[in-house]
Amino acid sequence: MPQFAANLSMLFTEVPFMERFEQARLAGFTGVEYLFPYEWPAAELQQALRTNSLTQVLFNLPPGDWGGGERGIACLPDRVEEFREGVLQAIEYARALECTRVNCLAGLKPADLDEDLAWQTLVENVRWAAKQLEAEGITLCLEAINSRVDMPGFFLDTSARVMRLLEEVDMDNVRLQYDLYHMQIMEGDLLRTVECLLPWIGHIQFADNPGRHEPGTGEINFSNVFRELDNLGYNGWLSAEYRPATTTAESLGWFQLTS
Ligand SMILES: O=C(O)[C@H](O)C(=O)CO
Ligand SMILES: [Mg+2]
Repeated sequence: MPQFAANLSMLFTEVPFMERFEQARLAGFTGVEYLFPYEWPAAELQQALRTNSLTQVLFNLPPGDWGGGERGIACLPDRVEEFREGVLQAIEYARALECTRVNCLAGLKPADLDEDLAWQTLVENVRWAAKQLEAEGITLCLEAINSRVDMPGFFLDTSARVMRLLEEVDMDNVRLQYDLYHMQIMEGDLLRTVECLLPWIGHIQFADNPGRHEPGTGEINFSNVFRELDNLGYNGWLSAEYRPATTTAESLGWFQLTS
């Protein structure tokens, strides 16, 4: 059975961020991820991981002005220098947190930005980042995010687009981050897609749809999905990246589907 991680940006938000590590451990998680580590000293995060015997599974590269609505800068030609600085900052944190996987958010493509120029910028940025990360033994994930509900304009919004990018970049440490929630919205056909793309999948996240709440609140058959991922031999992390419908404690019934 794959290992389960808690996304601390969405789960356990009933308590302050630094207290969520302990809550994750008490709930039975062995790994954690969250959007960004950069506002906390790496040593503090490292301590929280160690105290709770948790693995830092993933975090995102700096995304630009998140509060101002940016969702990554990797496809933006006028932000290449900032992108590279962000990669170096992420490496510092990944080293301290012993994290072997980071996610690159491609960004929202402005309507007036030429598609080919955005694509070329993304390819070159990903290649540059992957080279820096390769030397550290870190995998660079690229997530396809739905552009129908949550992020209109997100540049990588299907698994096919991420696969095209992976082919062009052609580096062993660049992988697809497959989020079952986003892909249910954009594509459906979850299990067949995972089966086809398994060798290129570096990380999986989940939430039910619609609503982005816990398994059992929507249309995805999670007992089949978890069982099938196991049958397919997926041995990576499965991260719970959902907004609890009520409280986090009440949302964790899906754990029973995994034993
Ligand atoms: O929203 C998601 O699915 C992500 O995984 C993320 O990290 C950025 O929003
Ligand atoms: Mg996700």
